Amino acid sequence: MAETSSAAARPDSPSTVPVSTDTQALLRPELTSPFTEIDRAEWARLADETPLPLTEAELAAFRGLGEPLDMAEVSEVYRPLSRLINQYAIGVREMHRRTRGFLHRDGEPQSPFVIGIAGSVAVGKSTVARILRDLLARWPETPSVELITTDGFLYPNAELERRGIAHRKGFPESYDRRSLLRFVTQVKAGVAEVCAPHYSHLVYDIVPDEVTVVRRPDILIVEGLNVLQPASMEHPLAVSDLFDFSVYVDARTADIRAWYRNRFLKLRESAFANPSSHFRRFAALDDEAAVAVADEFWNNINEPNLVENIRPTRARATAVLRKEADHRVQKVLLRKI
Ligand SMILES: Nc1ncnc2c1ncn2[C@@H]1O[C@H](COP(=O)(O)OP(=O)(O)O)[C@@H](O)[C@H]1O
Ligand SMILES: CC(C)(COP(=O)(O)O)[C@@H](O)C(=O)NCCC(=O)O
Repeated sequence: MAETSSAAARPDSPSTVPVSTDTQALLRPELTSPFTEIDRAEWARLADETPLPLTEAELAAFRGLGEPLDMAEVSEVYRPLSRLINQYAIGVREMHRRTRGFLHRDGEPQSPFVIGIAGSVAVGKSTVARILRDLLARWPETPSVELITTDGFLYPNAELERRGIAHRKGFPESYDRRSLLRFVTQVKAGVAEVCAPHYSHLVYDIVPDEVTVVRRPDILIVEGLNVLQPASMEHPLAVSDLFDFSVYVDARTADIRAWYRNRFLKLRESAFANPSSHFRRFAALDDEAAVAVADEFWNNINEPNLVENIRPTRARATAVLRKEADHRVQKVLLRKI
């Protein structure tokens, strides 16, 4: 006859057994974390012997507004990262080749290696994405690297208004996730030309007649706030399911808030001063008034999105780059293999 006694009736049931020393050892954070932590000095030593033939002008082209990116940062942080991703790309390509051989489909097109880059508004994702695009294209196995940003898949402002979510630009529901998924699926399937819509920060909307065309790259980088969101009942396949490698750009909330504020002050003198800018009304604000507007955007949109949607996806990344207040990466967290 089956035993029916409850757990409470059994003094040796799993919930009442004292934690043994062995089990306690298993609960140590370094054993339970999915990441291996590598500090900057150790990470920098992993840089390959390969030269870094970057010019000052190229470096300037990577730099986002307000980011003090220098040669040391590229060399010590991004060079080892590009080498590691290169190793992943070679490994995945070999695995695909073997799979095609197994299926007797050797003639089928090579699928690109897809990288996701996630993180908050103003954390510096675009800079990381531009550096990686350049450095990865220097490896002989992957000369063609394309970069797209997910803002092109935001619903146009009129559609956001129709849905009543105009104040939630950047939140997961403000994107046409099916179109983004279709786009990456087509690139992965080797379709000759795939078009991504274009978003303009200047006009703060999708530009109807402009597209980014992606033509069978070796590597596709997909950069955006929410690219690491997991699948859900409503969206059973997420774009993150198609990534071969992903990077989460991380920093303290207080630091990112300060970066956002400083960038807003700088944009006031540059982009906002353009008569076509959606934000031109902010160009004439004095510092105090501009900071108040930036803080309002930050407090009502960008910080809630970071806390509720973006940061919870950090643990899903292959690598986390942890930036300090001076924008420098001081720690790299790498997913344990
Ligand atoms: N209102 C704006 N006008 C012009 N450019 C902007 C504006 N807001 C952001 N940008 C630029 O858009 C790019 C993406 O910004 P963002 O989404 O905050 O990502 P990140 O700072 O992580 O790269 C950055 O290069 C930034 O300088
Ligand atoms: C366009 C963005 C949603 C970022 O899109 P992404 O390419 O990361 O998907 C963001 O940069 C933005 O403009 N957010 C609106 C709130 C604000 O301007 O601060």
